[in-house]
Amino acid sequence: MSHFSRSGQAASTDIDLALFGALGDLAQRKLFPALFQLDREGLLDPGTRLLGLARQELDLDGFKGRVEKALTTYVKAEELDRKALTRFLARLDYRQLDFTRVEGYAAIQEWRKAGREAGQERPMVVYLSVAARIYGDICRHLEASGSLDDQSRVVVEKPIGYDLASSAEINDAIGAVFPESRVYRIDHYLGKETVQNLIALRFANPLFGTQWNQNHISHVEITVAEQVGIEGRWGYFDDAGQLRDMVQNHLLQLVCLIAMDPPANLDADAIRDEKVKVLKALRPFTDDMLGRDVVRGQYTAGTINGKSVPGYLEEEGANTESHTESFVAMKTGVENWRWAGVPFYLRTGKRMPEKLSQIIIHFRQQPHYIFDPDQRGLAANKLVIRLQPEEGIALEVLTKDSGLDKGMRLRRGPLHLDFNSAFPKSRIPDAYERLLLEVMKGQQYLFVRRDEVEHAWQWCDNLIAAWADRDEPPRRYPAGSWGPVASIAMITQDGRSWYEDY
Ligand SMILES: NC(=O)C1=CN([C@@H]2O[C@H](COP(=O)(O)OP(=O)(O)OC[C@H]3O[C@@H](n4cnc5c(N)ncnc54)[C@H](OP(=O)(O)O)[C@@H]3O)[C@@H](O)[C@H]2O)C=CC1
Ligand SMILES: O=C1O[C@H](COP(=O)(O)O)[C@@H](O)[C@H](O)[C@H]1O
Repeated sequence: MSHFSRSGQAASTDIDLALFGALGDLAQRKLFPALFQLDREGLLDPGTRLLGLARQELDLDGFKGRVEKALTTYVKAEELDRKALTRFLARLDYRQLDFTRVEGYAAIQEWRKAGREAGQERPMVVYLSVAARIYGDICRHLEASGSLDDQSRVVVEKPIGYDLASSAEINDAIGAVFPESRVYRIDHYLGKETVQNLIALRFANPLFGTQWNQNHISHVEITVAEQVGIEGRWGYFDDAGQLRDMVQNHLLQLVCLIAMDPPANLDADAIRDEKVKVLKALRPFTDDMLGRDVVRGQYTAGTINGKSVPGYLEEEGANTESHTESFVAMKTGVENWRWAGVPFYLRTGKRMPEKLSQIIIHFRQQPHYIFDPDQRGLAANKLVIRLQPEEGIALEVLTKDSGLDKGMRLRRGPLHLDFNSAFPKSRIPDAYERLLLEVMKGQQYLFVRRDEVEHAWQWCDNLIAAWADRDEPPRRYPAGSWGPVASIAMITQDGRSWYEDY
């Protein structure tokens, strides 16, 4: 089923989930905790079974022990109730497998057969929590071993490839086995509650629907700041850099959701068609824009929360010559009627002072201003959409400052919707919970279609090629700062600044 359930009613989650890379970082830190939470919330069908696949030789008790340890580490103690844990662990099975060799794949068939013999016929979801370079091998071996049927779905992680060419090769290999309607490409930002709320905010509220264009919006700002550094992932990150790791996927998806035209309905392809139009309309970078509109940075040693942290080139496993960027800021635009002349300022970096992801929609000023000239700088509404750490939406409005002696002084204040305090009873689920649930239900609207990935790569490839021609080292910024000074200058040259209040 590809249709979004408007009522939120559950489609069936009765599936067999085969998880490749079940002992890896993502599986242990995110996927098992998310699956456990779904089970705890009563959202997993009683019949749903989970098969862990990895290289290590482990018996089932050993595997369950590893999963329990991961849950104890990554799920809040008060949420780890024993009854739910016992039920969850009972769903697990484990097989050792070298994913690149077809020989062992019969084990998956046997696991499926055992389910069928118990009278349980259900679709299989194959989750590839491994490096993308072996997605093709796994898909081929699954097919060759007869493990798949015409209901089987595959979930793949980002990044898909390193550039357009490598991504096309990987997508071809997946597509040779799974039709696009059964491929679920994860971008975990699409599973974040506030990101989904963008769709509700924009398309359910006439207030915003009428204002959402270049007549009313002066500029858009997106910041995705991370406090963490490379976290032992030097090998992967140094080949990628922040543009490939964060902009190609997460930030461009946010741009799409902000900039897209209203879809005709909430079907996956209606939404994805509109996102693709945005990606096609992104302004490409030309050489003369590089010095002015793009800043690459790399952190040096510094202090975060009073603790010293090493520079990028001193991280574990570092190559001291590396010019890979851990920060990027850019000014771009969406070249269409809705957004003509509206700059989109994006910045994302590692080792910043705090973890903070937010989108600011800056509305234009009134055409004629009648208040205190000294307060003119205040005079524009802003919509602040906070993705993390807390999720919420605030509309900055101007009101009269209260008090007899204030005259018609203006005061800026938020009309605030903090999801945690507005809806205190509802726990905000982790992005992976939402995404896993949608895969199980067979709903694709939160997943990235092949042409989205490829248009995003095309745009990034163009920038990467221009960088390569220039061959300039990234600018340095101390860990614990908001990036190179040049990234501040990039926006102030337009008479604007990065948003700081909330
Ligand atoms: N970790 C994260 O936060 C994020 C990860 N991702 C993506 O998720 C995917 C998984 O990442 P991550 O969990 O970090 O990676 P890991 O390397 O931690 O996990 C991969 C797992 O797969 C196993 N594996 C690899 N090759 C084989 C093979 N040939 N046969 C059997 N087992 C194999 C590894 O075993 P062994 O250890 O024995 O090699 C390891 O347990 C990647 O595509 C990554 O880009 C995306 C966003 C964030
Ligand atoms: O995909 C990735 O995302 C994380 C940041 O995710 P968040 O949900 O914590 O904002 C990033 O650290 C990692 O490098 C990247 O691969």
